[in-house]
Order: sequence, then structure tokens, then C-alpha cells
Amino acid sequence: MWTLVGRGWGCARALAPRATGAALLVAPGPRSAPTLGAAPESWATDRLYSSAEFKEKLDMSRFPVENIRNFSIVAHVDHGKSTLADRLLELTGTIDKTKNNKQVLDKLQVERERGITVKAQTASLFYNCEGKQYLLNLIDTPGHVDFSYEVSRSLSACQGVLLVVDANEGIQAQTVANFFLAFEAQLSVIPVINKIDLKNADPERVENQIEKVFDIPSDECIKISAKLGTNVESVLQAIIERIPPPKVHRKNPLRALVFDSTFDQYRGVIANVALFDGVVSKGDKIVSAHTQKTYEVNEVGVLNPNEQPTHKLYAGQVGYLIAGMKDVTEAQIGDTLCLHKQPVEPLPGFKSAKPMVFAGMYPLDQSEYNNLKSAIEKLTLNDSSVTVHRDSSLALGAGWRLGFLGLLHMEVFNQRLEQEYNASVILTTPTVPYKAVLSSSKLIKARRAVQKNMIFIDQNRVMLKYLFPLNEIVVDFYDSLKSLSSGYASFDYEDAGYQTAELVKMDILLNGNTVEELVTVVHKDKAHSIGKAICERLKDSLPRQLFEIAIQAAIGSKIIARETVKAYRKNVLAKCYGGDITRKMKLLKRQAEGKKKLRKIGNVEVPKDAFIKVLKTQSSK
Ligand SMILES: Nc1nc2c(ncn2[C@@H]2O[C@H](COP(=O)(O)OP(=O)(O)OP(=O)(O)O)[C@@H](O)[C@H]2O)c(=O)[nH]1
Repeated sequence: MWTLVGRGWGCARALAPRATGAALLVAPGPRSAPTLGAAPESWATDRLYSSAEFKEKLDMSRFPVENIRNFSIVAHVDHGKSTLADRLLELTGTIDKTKNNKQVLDKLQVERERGITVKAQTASLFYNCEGKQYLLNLIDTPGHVDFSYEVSRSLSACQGVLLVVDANEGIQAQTVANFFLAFEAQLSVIPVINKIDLKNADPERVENQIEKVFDIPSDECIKISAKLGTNVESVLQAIIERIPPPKVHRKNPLRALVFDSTFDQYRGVIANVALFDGVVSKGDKIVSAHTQKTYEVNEVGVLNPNEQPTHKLYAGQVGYLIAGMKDVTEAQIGDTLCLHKQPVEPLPGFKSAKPMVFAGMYPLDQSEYNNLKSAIEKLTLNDSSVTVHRDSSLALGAGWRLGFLGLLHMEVFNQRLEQEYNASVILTTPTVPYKAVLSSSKLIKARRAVQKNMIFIDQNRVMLKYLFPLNEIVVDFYDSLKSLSSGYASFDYEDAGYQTAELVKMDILLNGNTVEELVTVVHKDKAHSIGKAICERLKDSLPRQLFEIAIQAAIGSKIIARETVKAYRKNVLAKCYGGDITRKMKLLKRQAEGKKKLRKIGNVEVPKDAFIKVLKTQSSK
């Protein structure tokens, strides 16, 4: 088996891996929905626990199973999940009501910068209703399809969902996808029509859509403005009335599902757990069903949304647990934890995510390999939808081939590595393994995607099966399919073995030096268009430098495309007339810092984000 990297390849007859892909076009079907009870007249919010008293009195045994509600907020991207979560946190006194509460559960720097949720976040709310103390465990989930694995895992800890729909946009692709996730998991669905304050809001139209598409009676929809707080109390009321308490047994031995985890440098793995049976206390000895290793529980508590130690957690509750797991491989998402010498049947866990986009990842410098390895391991603990395989390149050394759920997911993962672990990486086009026989004359015609069959699943859904060359789908096939079908088509694939294909290795040269990150194997017929597009995109991404830069795409010694970046001199001292040496030093230092973000290829300096831009170009060809 060969991986085609490095120099010296011309046209080769190669055995390329193929995949059978199935695109599933889906339209929603009917369901039966729960009914709405009458609203109590007075509805008190509970601010009792927002003080220091909260920490002292936090005794989770005060919440019997019937007073617990576990729910997720799900929706299409930007329909207002996190804003609704803010209002629920305020109404229950979990956070003080201030104008600054904007998406408070979006804690990651990348979430703040991009204004989107990428990570599900749990918060336990304490709510007093008609003299009863309720424990409401809320999980705010991402809306973008690239982070849908977060949603499916979150639902395993819930009995209901708030399905938020924008009163202007109505039902969108992820509304449908999330509804079906909840429906298949047999969760109660509370439709919440948000943004009724918008000028173009048409809640009645959206109500009708919900009834028609999901078969939920329109009078079950709650119309709110999460931004202004209008009618949000009715949502709290519906959570208590329409979502059932969890079906669990506190007298049985402990059975806790690890549905998420993070790595803390000092405390090790922090596992988010949902207790299906029993009780867990600080000091208990627990066993992981996955590794069979035994640990002592150092801390248990609830996320409020920050960690609040409680000493105990009871079946039906959702919280966190720290048990001295120092190695990330010890904490598998989907693992079941039980008490030492009290083995239980493990819970089903989670189906692993199927990667749709692949990329090669290498340390900037091989001496950074171990640090980057550890950073990737810790981050994939928190983002278990990323697949990691070791890979190597003649030019870039040891690295990994990573699989992501989409291009945005790839960018966010890369950004989190930099922001949370200070790791600098080179992201390259993915390589797939080839079986190759070097040959200059005996060439066999490549086979392109071939349709295998078409099955009508029902009136609204059709499944198409194709045989694809794997390298045609590893970058952005899934993203293109989603955008062409407005998100309604889904995609799955299986390995279909190796097939012969006419492939060439294409080099990208900067002033005659090969850019190893961009060496790629492409189909002979597509080489020219891909090479041209890469050269054009590189030209747009490269800053002009003191000399002319020739950007070339080459197959062997044959140049198939060329662009030129004209010479330019950026003299940062140009405006510094006279002899202000401190100002000159400051400018030179700033220029040097900027250069750290550049990679040097021969004498040409390439900004690191140029590689991602080129990767996107390649995918669109
Ligand atoms: N006018 C109006 N804007 C709202 C309302 N609720 C949310 N928004 C705005 O809609 C945008 C998206 O809100 P978010 O709460 O971040 O949406 P989200 O569904 O959590 O987004 P993702 O998690 O990234 O999918 C923000 O600019 C909010 O201020 C509302 O009731 N009215």
C-alpha cells in the first residue's frame, strides 16, 4: 500500500480507494404529540439559590425524581436557542438579570468570536413552582449541521426538547433534522416560536407549518420573544407540565452515562454524567465499563452552569464527576460508570460520528509533535466527533489525518487548538492511501462516480447509491450536497475497496520550490482546472513581497498552470522620518511578530491561512 507524497511522480496507474455513497433526500413524516395542560395562575420564579446560601444548602436529595426535568434546546442555526437559555437562567435566578447577558452559555472564545454555539452546554436550574422545588437540567445545543453530533449525544440525557423556530424564517433544515432526532429518541417536543417581536414575524404561518410538517397541534406552540423576554415564563411552565420526569431507580446500583467530557490540566478528566440508576457520592469507588479501571470519586456536582460541588448525585440528575482520570484515553464518551463490585449492564453508548471532510494536520516544527499530539487528544475528548489517524509525509514528517463533520467544523477545531492549547499547526489537503504500480504506458481508463441504484423509500424520500472515488468526497462533497439540497439531503458511505484509476501527482511550486502541504493526487482530467484554481487562490492569498513570485502547478516537469505575484516593498519605517529609534524598534518588532504567522517556502513567506483557503478551492473544483 502506498501513500503518494513527495516528488518525482508523473502519470501513474494507481489503485485508488473508492466508497459507495448514498444520498438520502428526506421530507418529514407525521407523528403524534403530547397535549398541553392548563397554566397555573400564579407562576413564581425562584431567586432563593442565587446567593451564598445556595452553596451551603445545595443538597440534591431534596429533588425527588418527579421534580426533575431534563431537556435540550434544539433549533436551526441562529433561531435563538442561546438567547432563550439566557432568559431561562435569569427567570430562575441562576444569573442576575443584566443587559450584558448575551448567550452566556457560549463560553468558548471561538463561540464568542463567531457568534455561534459549537459545544453543548449544561446548566442546572432551580425553580420554585407552587411550593414545589424543581430541578431543571437544561442543555443548550449548537444549531449548525457540522455540530449535530453534540445534539444527538445531549438528547441521551433528556426526556424532552424545546424545538425553537424563528417566527420569520419558519421551519428550516436543522429544525427538521433535530425534530426527528428527538422523535426517534421518543422525547417530548415543545415547539417554541421565537422572535415574535420582529417586524416580519408571522407566527401563525409558522404554527401552521409545525402542525403540517410535525403533526403537532398549533395550540401547543408557545410564541415568545427570547430577546425581550416576552412570554418566556410559559416555556418554564410547559417544561414542568409536558416533559415527563426521568424513568430511573434510585435503589438500584449506580449506572451513570458519560455523555460529554473535558480535560482540566490540574484535575484531569471532568466527565458530564446522567444518572440512570443509583446514587454516586464523593469518596465512592467506581469502575469504567469501557476500561474496567477503578477510580475514587474526588468530586461530584452540578453545572449551574459553572461547577458547583454537591457531594452526591442521584438517579435522574445530570451533573459532573471528577475521579482522578489523568489520561484522556480513560474517559470515553458513551462509557457507563458503576460502583466497584456492583457491576451493571452497560448503557448503549453512542454511535460514532461519520467524518465527511478530511485534512492532514502536522506540527509547524517536528519538535512540537508530542505537544500537538497531547493537545489533539485533549480537544478530541471534548469534541468526540473528530476522527484521528496517524499519518506521515516525507516533507512534513509525522502528523495525523483528521476527519470532520464539515468545513466549518474543521476551521473551528483548528481555531480551538490555537486558542485553547496554543498549538500552531499546518493543515494540508488530505491524503488517502493508494495502491500504485508505476507505469509510463499501460494506462487504464479511470472510473468516475457510477450510479448503482435508486430506491424510493416513501412518497417523500429517495435513496441514490453511487460508486465514488474516495478522493472525490473527502473534502467538501457533504457540504455541497447540503447546500444544493438546502440541507434536506443526507449522506452516508461505505468502503468499496480499491479500483484502478488514472491519477497524477500534482505539485504546487513557489519560485520553483515545492509547497509540500499542497502536493496532491488528482484525477488526470481534473488536474488542469484544479491546478489553475489553486494558483489563482494562492495569488490572492500571498502578500506581495520584495521580489516577484511565480506560482506554478506542475505534473512531473510539465507546468500546467501559472500565476505571478508582482514585487512590492513594504517599508514599515517609511513614515518614520527623523531618528525616533524607539518608534522604529516598535514597528520592526510588530513586523517580526507578523512574520511568525508566516511559513517560509524557499524565499517566499506564506500566511498560514492560505493553506485553508486553497483547501477550499480544491474542494469546489
Ligand atoms: N429580534 C429578536 N432577535 C433574537 C431573538 N432571539 C434571539 N435573537 C437574535 O438572534 C441571533 C441568534 O441568537 P442565538 O441565541 O445566538 O441563536 P442560536 O440558535 O443559539 O445560535 P446557534 O447556537 O449558533 O445556532 C442573535 O443575534 C440574537 O440576538 C428574539 O426573540 N428577537
